[in-house]
Amino acid sequence: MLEIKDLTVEVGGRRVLNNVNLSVLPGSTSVLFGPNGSGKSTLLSTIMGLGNYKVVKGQILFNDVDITHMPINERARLGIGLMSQRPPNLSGVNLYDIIKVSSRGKVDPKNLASKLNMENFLSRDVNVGFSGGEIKRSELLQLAAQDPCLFMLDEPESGVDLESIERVGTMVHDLISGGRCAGKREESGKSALVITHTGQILDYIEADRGYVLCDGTITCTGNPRELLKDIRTKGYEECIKCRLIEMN
Ligand SMILES: Nc1ncnc2c1ncn2[C@@H]1O[C@H](COP(=O)(O)OP(=O)(O)OP(=O)(O)O)[C@@H](O)[C@H]1O
Repeated sequence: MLEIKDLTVEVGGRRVLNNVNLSVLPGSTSVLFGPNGSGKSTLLSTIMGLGNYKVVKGQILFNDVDITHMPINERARLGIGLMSQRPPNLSGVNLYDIIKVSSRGKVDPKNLASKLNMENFLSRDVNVGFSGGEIKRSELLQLAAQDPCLFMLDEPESGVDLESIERVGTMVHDLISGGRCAGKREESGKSALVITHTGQILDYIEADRGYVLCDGTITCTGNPRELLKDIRTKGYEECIKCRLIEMN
């Protein structure tokens, strides 16, 4: 479904990603780990096509289509969706309307919002004055309304309180595992690329492959739960060793 080949990206004139190779197969979930500032959000933003991210080398393929330089709206139309870590405030656009528009009128905003206890936020402008956890839930509602084929989730559990985490995790699980993708890949299930520091979201989703990004480079791949265990017990250093072992 998604294939990243030798991707090198600059942000603000600084090289942030170096020769990144990564793939997410149809119907599967990949997890991205890595220390603060290693380039995880940059990778997701570049795949989505957000501004300021300059691809200086490499390719992004989505269902065999080269989307490397495609505008963001076309990527969304192809079925790519992002739950961003720091989305903008949308003054003048309320949550009800954005859910209606994102779902092309197919979703009842009240019904959807009730799943994350967000009914009282529907009349408010998107993200304006929302707390960190409220922004996460609002972003997830918008993504659920869009219902993409590839769900990119940037730390979906961070800042979410312990009671809401159950709701968020359940919704993420249902979104990824439910239904089929529209379009020419109808036979394929939905896929996800998820960033997590704590791994809490792994209690709710089945993850197939994990990647560790250190200083803009993929240093390790493997079973996500085992990678998380190694990171917890030995730190990210171990991942760099892992790459050296693979290279020798
Ligand atoms: N517009 C920008 N101008 C300059 N540097 C930037 C810009 N955007 C991102 N960076 C830098 O790129 C690096 C990677 O940032 P990114 O947000 O991708 O990291 P991350 O791995 O997602 O970190 P975290 O785990 O803290 O969320 C950071 O050092 C950041 O300061």
